[in-house]
Amino acid sequence: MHILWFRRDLRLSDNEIVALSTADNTEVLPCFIIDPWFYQQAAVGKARVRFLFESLEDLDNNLRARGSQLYLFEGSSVSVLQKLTSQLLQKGDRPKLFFNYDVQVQYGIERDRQIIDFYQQHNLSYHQGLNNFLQTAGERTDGWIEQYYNYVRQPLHPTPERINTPALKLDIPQLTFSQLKQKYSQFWGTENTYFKGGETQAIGTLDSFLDERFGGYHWKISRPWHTQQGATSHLSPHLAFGTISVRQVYQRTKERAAELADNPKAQFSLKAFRDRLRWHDSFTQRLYNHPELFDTNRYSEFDRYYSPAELDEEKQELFAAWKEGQTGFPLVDASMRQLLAMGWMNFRMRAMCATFLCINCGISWHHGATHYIKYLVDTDLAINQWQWQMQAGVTNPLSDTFRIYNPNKNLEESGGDLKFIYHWVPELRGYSLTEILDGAYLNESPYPAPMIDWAETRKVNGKIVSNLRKQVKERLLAEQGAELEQAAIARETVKKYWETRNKQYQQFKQK
Ligand SMILES: Cc1cc2nc3c(=O)[nH]c(=O)nc-3n(C[C@H](O)[C@H](O)[C@H](O)COP(=O)(O)OP(=O)(O)OC[C@H]3O[C@@H](n4cnc5c(N)ncnc54)[C@H](O)[C@@H]3O)c2cc1C
Repeated sequence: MHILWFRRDLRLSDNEIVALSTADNTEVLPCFIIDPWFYQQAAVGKARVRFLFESLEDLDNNLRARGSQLYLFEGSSVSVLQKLTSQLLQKGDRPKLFFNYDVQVQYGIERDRQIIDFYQQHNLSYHQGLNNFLQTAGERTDGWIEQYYNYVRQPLHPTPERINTPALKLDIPQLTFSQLKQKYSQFWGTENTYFKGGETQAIGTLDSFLDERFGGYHWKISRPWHTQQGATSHLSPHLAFGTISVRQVYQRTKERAAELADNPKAQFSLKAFRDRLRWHDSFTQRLYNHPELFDTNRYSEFDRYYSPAELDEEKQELFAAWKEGQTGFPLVDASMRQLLAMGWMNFRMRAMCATFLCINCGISWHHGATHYIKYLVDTDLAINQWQWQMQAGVTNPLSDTFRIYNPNKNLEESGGDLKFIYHWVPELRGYSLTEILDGAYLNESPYPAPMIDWAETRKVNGKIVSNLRKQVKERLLAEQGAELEQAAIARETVKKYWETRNKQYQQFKQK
């Protein structure tokens, strides 16, 4: 008997462990473990859990269409798998466990280690597959990019037509889907769901992006209203839960680009999109090699400035206003309200709200990252934590500058985004862009006045972060060690990306 343990790889297509465990009509027990520990965490967002449950239900439907089903167990993953394996052993079976690498921190790493230990102690086989591209041996090596492209260009793993799952009586706490809905009703009861989970939905989302929505991706990507309407793929929750693989998305995008070979705009947009798929796996690789980055500053010089310590009263007030979208900066507030309602923001708004919190409000990235984890449907610890460190100015210390977004300037430059403001900040409806920027609504509308002086906080706190970056740079240069090498590679990678991208943009404009 093969045990097929799903985690954040909730699909049947292009899934290594599905293809391997079901080959030759071997008996397979597909399962997912509802671990109550997880659902008690303060940072577990409702929209995200609902997305997960929908994905499980869709997976169960797709398995049933192939003569199988998803066993939903409940309990700690380690004890459920130990019990399951022991019961199969008692029945005279020697089960083999199939599970994909799931890039996690503490709890997940320890969970997988204990399960592997258990299998080794009982002399049983297990197979760990790749959910997306990952170098699993040692530190990330130089050839990462070539290996990534090798992987995403290889043929997809086949999807089984039939799956041989016998009816089994097991003495392990199990849930049906209706019990799951009842027991975890606080998650199912979520209103306003903008993203629906499941492999079927993921394929539909990719189809609609490539058929209708991707036009102008490269310039609409930073515009909050366009992106809310679907100018970017909206695949992030699907990639986070593995209801579709990066490789499937990459290959379908390449096919679409081939169909549109004589359309330079489409080529440029689709290339920009494919680059981001690579970033997804590249961030995963970083957390896999350095799980400590989840809550530790990349450079210890920042420890005295950025820490998860409790906020003082004044900062707590700023933090609460930021979370609720009440800062008095319309673009920040619209975005933060969008996060609470939709569980999603575009890249630029995530970055802008992050710098606003870390630099202008002087609040550590740890706090902001936890708020995002709670509310994003697409929470991906690998991307989220590193992006927060980046936006806080912690990373890439060899570069002399780091970006601090100016929310009002951003709004001014993209006049069309007024729709975004009116949608999420109805208090400002009826005011023109100039009136909003001039604060004509103050004393007339319930919308609050700016809670901080943006220019002053940028100057004061920006200087603190700049000085810390200088200290890191000086230390790295003095040490001349591996850290300097890594920082130099990071700087070169970013520089090269933007040079190539700008070159491609110029070529595309001339066509
Ligand atoms: C502070 C901060 C936190 C973030 N947290 C997350 C997170 O928890 N989960 C998450 O998926 N993305 C995160 N991002 C990256 C990015 O904002 C989202 O991936 C993107 O907005 C998702 O929308 P989309 O699927 O329509 O993206 P598209 O533009 O259609 O991109 C396609 C896919 O590429 C990947 N991708 C896109 N941008 C990036 C990026 N900058 N870095 C790495 N991968 C990228 C994502 O998987 C995305 O789904 C964060 C960005 C910032 C600045």
